[in-house]
Amino acid sequence: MTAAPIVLPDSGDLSPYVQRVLPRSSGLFWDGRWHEGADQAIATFNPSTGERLADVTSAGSAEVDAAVASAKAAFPAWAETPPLQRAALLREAARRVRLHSRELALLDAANCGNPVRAMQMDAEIAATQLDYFAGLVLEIKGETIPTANGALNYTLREPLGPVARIFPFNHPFMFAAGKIAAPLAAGNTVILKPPEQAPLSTIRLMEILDGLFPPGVLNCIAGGRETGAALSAHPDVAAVALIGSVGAGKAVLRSAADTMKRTLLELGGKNAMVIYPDADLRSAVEGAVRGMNFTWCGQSCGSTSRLYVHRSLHDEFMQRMAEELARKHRPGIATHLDTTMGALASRAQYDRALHYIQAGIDEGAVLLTGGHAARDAQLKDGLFIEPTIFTGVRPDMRIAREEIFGPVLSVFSWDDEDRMLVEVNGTELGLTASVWTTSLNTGLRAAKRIQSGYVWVNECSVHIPGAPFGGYKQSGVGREESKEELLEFTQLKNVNVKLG
Ligand SMILES: NC(=O)C1=CN([C@@H]2O[C@H](COP(=O)(O)OP(=O)(O)OC[C@H]3O[C@@H](n4cnc5c(N)ncnc54)[C@H](O)[C@@H]3O)[C@@H](O)[C@H]2O)C=CC1
Ligand SMILES: O=Cc1ccc(S(=O)(=O)O)cc1
Repeated sequence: MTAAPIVLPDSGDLSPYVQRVLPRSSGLFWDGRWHEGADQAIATFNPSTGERLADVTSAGSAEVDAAVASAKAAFPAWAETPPLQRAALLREAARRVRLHSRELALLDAANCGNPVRAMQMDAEIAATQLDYFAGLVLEIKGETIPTANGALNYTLREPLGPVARIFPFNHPFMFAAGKIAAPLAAGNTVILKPPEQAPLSTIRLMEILDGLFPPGVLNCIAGGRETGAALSAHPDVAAVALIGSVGAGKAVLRSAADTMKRTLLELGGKNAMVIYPDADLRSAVEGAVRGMNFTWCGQSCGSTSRLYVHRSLHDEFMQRMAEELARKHRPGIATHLDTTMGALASRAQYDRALHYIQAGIDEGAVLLTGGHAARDAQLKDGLFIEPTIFTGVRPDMRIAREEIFGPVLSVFSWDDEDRMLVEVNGTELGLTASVWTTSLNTGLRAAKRIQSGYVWVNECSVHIPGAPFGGYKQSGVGREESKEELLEFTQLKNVNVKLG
């Protein structure tokens, strides 16, 4: 049985409730129990206020070894557990997530700086992913292959073993809860490694799910880059699934090479949105603001952070966009239910975004709006930056080429489609893209020519359950949020039976 959820108000400032929703446990859970770590603690903060929230135990190599050993020991029995029984446990996990969604959202808002109302959506998405993969367990199946001699030839899909799930700070809870679903559904055991900046909702998740899965099936070790690296290199970890930066993805690939482990990498983006001259202006302007994910300060791999507006619309479009942005997003304390744009997750993220804003100014881009930290006296202790739009951006500028992962949009004006598409594709990243046009032909042509793993036409930002999400080029390896994610955590066995 889980404890009853903490009741929270439907409106107003939830800051007074933060202390009540903090997890009570350490960051280390394996073999069905909590552990004390010998290694150092990580201090974790509220980016809206600078307040220290809690210290979390970080896993050193002894703790990594113990968690992996626990996941390895639990693997054979979990792999043999009937698929519908595994699915039932995942559905119960989804039920518990929904039951506690509001306190989990508050915890994330306090710990990572994203607005609490948006984080309630994250909890719902995570529960949907748990249900979705629970519904797919009977799809983990093979094929029969015709043979020349009448032999029975068939394939089986078998789980891999212990899977490490390493993820970043921008949607901590959604990743923690949603990303256990596919590997567990497929019969693998899991070790979660939450982000060092915002580990608290993952720890609370482990409290909420405590006792649900057999010991060793779901484990958690808090820690930073070293803990992630130790997991990636561990010989008994069968697969590493990382959501993170391109640099971390390369490091994981290198360490995975030694033991030939499976990798699933969801990495960065420098995603383009293209506005064609025949676009419906009102919805395109709304989409351009939404696609940048200012709600979480642009800290999203899928944000459309490069906006290509046709020259014939440019001035009117940008004026309307500045108005729409001002109407929708102003930085505010993340734990207030009216807040529509939160704080940057950490001092490093904040400094990085301000650094890129300065680079944009220095390299001659034109500041349309924002361009500095928030000046509201109520926000003085937090990591707030005004939503920022640069126009007149040239392809050679740093703000045109590098992933900022902050509330900074770079706008380009175009009139030659071929040249514009060359620029859109002129990056090593290729995660998402968004195209706005009222012509079906134009939309399909652009979708075909843009080198990204996920293309929206007259839409942006939304993730569609069941639709494969993942990157072209250096934006990643493999696909998530779909049947493909489930199959990433299986290996094919072929059996040939000579008959007669
Ligand atoms: N494609 C996608 O679905 C998403 C990608 N991201 C990407 O994540 C990045 C932002 O997060 P950051 O915290 O800056 O990323 P990061 O790569 O520094 O950290 C992400 C996670 O990986 C761990 N980590 C870091 N270095 C590692 C290593 N060498 N070995 C193993 N684990 C390691 C961290 O401890 C953290 O848990 C951005 O580049 C963003 O685009 C973020 C969200 C979604
Ligand atoms: O629905 C899943 C989902 C939503 C957003 C993101 S991100 O903001 O692009 O990281 C990832 C997954």
